[in-house]
Amino acid sequence: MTPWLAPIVWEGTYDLTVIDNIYKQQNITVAVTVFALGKYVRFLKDFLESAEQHFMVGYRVHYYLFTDHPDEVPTVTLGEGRQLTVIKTATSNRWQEISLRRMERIEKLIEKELTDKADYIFSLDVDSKFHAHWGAESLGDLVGVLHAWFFGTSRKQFTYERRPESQAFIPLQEGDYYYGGAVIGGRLDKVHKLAKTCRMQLDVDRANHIEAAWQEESHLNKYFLYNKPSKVLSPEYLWDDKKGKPSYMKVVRSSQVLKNYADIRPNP
Ligand SMILES: CC(=O)N[C@H]1[C@@H](OP(=O)(O)OP(=O)(O)OC[C@H]2O[C@@H](n3ccc(=O)[nH]c3=O)[C@H](O)[C@@H]2O)O[C@H](CO)[C@H](O)[C@@H]1O
Ligand SMILES: [Mn+2]
Repeated sequence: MTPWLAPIVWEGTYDLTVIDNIYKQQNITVAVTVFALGKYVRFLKDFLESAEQHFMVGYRVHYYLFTDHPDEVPTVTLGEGRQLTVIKTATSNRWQEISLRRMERIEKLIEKELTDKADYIFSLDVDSKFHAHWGAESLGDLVGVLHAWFFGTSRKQFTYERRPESQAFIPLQEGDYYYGGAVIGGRLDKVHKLAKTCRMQLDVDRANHIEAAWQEESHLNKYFLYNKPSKVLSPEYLWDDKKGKPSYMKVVRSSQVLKNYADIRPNP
């Protein structure tokens, strides 16, 4: 558990049968936002195919895919009750901008589209691949993931934004965990508030000509400091294979795809 008594989800800490009985009765729909702009469309096939095998299997899932290359979206056979909507989206010549703009697009999608259409939402990085079960145990009001690189390290090593001029600023003596920007989840209203707040803070930073160290991930960490997640996913939910497989990792449910940044990003 976290110090505020939110569960940290690890293999062996939950009974999936009990959990499925809760959520199956509620007949829920899970929305997933995924962004594939520029060369990141190449990650889509593996992302979608592996999600179909492992992500929320047995539940209604609706992928909302933002891309500037609708023609290059691969045809992936989706399971029963699962669908995909492509949203044509302008790209940017800066990867930082592409990544951080996700907040306002999630905010607007929830406002314009999702009310009455989904119960929960996950925002997931497209450069990731599922390897094992990721199910209803991950659902909660507001859900974050522990970043693989900072799990078990001390607070002073967390790469929070440290300049007080930024809205994402976190002082050295504060902060619970370092959360990854690649997985955000929860109930629609909770994620809407998160996305809207981060978008507004990003706007203030932009007006002040400052960009947080890790863009929207820095703002997310600031948000979670004052709005604690109700459930925290262990690094099983977004591992980095470059770290090998330490003994505390009983299962790798999803991991980042190894990539050559110079090759795929629009700018250094
Ligand atoms: C594991 C993890 O927590 N990763 C976070 C980290 O770096 P990452 O290295 O994981 O960032 P990234 O390059 O994967 O970009 C984040 C996401 O933006 C999208 N994208 C990005 C560039 C592009 O040209 N086209 C495109 O579609 C795509 O969905 C990608 O998954 O920091 C970023 C912000 O700086 C985000 O918070 C990422 O979620
Ligand atoms: Mn990524």
